[in-house]
Amino acid sequence: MPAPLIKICGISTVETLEAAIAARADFAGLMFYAPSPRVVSAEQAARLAEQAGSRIGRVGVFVDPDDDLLGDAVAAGRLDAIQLHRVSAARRAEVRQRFGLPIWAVLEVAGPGDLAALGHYDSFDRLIYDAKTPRNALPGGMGLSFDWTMLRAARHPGPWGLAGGLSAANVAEAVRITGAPLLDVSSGVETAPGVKDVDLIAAFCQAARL
Ligand SMILES: O=C(O)c1ccccc1NCC(=O)[C@H](O)[C@H](O)COP(=O)(O)O
Repeated sequence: MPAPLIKICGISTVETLEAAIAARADFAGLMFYAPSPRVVSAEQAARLAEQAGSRIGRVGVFVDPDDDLLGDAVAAGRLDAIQLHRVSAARRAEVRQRFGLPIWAVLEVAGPGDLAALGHYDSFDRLIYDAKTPRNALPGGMGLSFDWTMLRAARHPGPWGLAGGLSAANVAEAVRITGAPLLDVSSGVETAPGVKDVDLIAAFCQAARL
């Protein structure tokens, strides 16, 4: 099995961006959702994109965004992909058409019933399975996980990835159970919400490739 791709989500500083690159992460997630403690401004995104150059892919993370936000973020962060939370298939298709970038869709999972919709899932280029969060909480970045064994029987409708509650301590087990081709982590490499840690980033990337 090839080593999984790794996305470190919610990068907001040059120091942690460099840590992700040094650890050979494949993608840095840039958060464009104001309520998130990881949100970046267009100016920060531009600075991070300038620093990164072509050394790491950049995925913009959005919750039900409008076209103005998407346009500003795509340009400032020189994004390679757009991750959409809580967006319909029709809107995903529209965003893909308008911006010409790969769309990463997020399927929120709490129980087996959430996987029943898989057969009808379309208009995406990668599907991220993430843990469903409580009502009124952020739709991601909460350190919550779901029962990974549910994915064993899943018929993935395309390229996919696993998110939700991953850390250096459990990522090898997550890969063993699911065979995930991409791993997405945020709070598991932080010391506090929004505060990424260079050592935790390195440890996560190392553990993910064991
Ligand atoms: O991380 C956030 O603050 C966030 C806010 C709103 C929507 C999505 C968000 N994160 C999306 C991600 O891709 C996270 O990496 C994913 O939810 C996993 O987070 P965690 O469980 O903390 O590793």
